[in-house]
Amino acid sequence: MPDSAVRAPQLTRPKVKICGTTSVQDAVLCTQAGADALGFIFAPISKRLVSPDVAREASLSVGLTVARVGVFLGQGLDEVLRLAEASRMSAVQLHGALPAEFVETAAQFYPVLRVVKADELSREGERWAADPRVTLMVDAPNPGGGVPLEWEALRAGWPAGAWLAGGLGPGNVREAVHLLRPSGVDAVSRLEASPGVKNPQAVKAFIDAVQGS
Ligand SMILES: O=C(O)c1ccccc1N[C@@H]1O[C@H](COP(=O)(O)O)[C@@H](O)[C@H]1O
Repeated sequence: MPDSAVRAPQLTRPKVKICGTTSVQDAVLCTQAGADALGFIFAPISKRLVSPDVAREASLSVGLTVARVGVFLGQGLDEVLRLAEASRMSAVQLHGALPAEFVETAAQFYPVLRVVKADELSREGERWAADPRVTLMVDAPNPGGGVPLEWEALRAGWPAGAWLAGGLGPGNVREAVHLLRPSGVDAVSRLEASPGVKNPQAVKAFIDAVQGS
């Protein structure tokens, strides 16, 4: 099957989400570097865990055009909605095994970035393909670990509109974008000076690489 028959080509450059924001300073830095979205991680297991107060101040410091995405793993729906509202998020990113009703209800309050593993892509792609409130993102089984996925193996079943995460950085994002044409890319590990603290040069190089892809 010709490649073009598998999916509509991604004609515009992918959106860029920089995740793991833990300070107003880094939120402003990533925004000024050209990020389309910032991730604020509320998953308790994360070494990039941010408080709602800091996330709220950062959210209100980046202006109108940057999405602020609250990242959740292992938390109940009430906690997701409470934290997203308290921190003035504009979208929620949901990890983990969740019933469709959880995602459906969250999507009644916020646009949802639904994170799936590579082997869930086909099923979840079919489930949410017709719902504009839910965007799929493929990530590694252990998010935040800086481990790239097998991009070539993902090509055949890549759903139009899906985003890509997992081990992306300035040195490999162009190749990933060329192979999969994702609608968005998301990264954290390879853009840090230390967990939760951004490396400004790496952030700028990553965004430049995507914009030049
Ligand atoms: O980064 C974390 O600590 C984290 C914890 C819990 C859920 C998601 C987390 N990060 C997400 O992981 C990917 C990218 O990670 P990497 O670039 O491979 O290190 C991204 O979606 C983050 O939102």
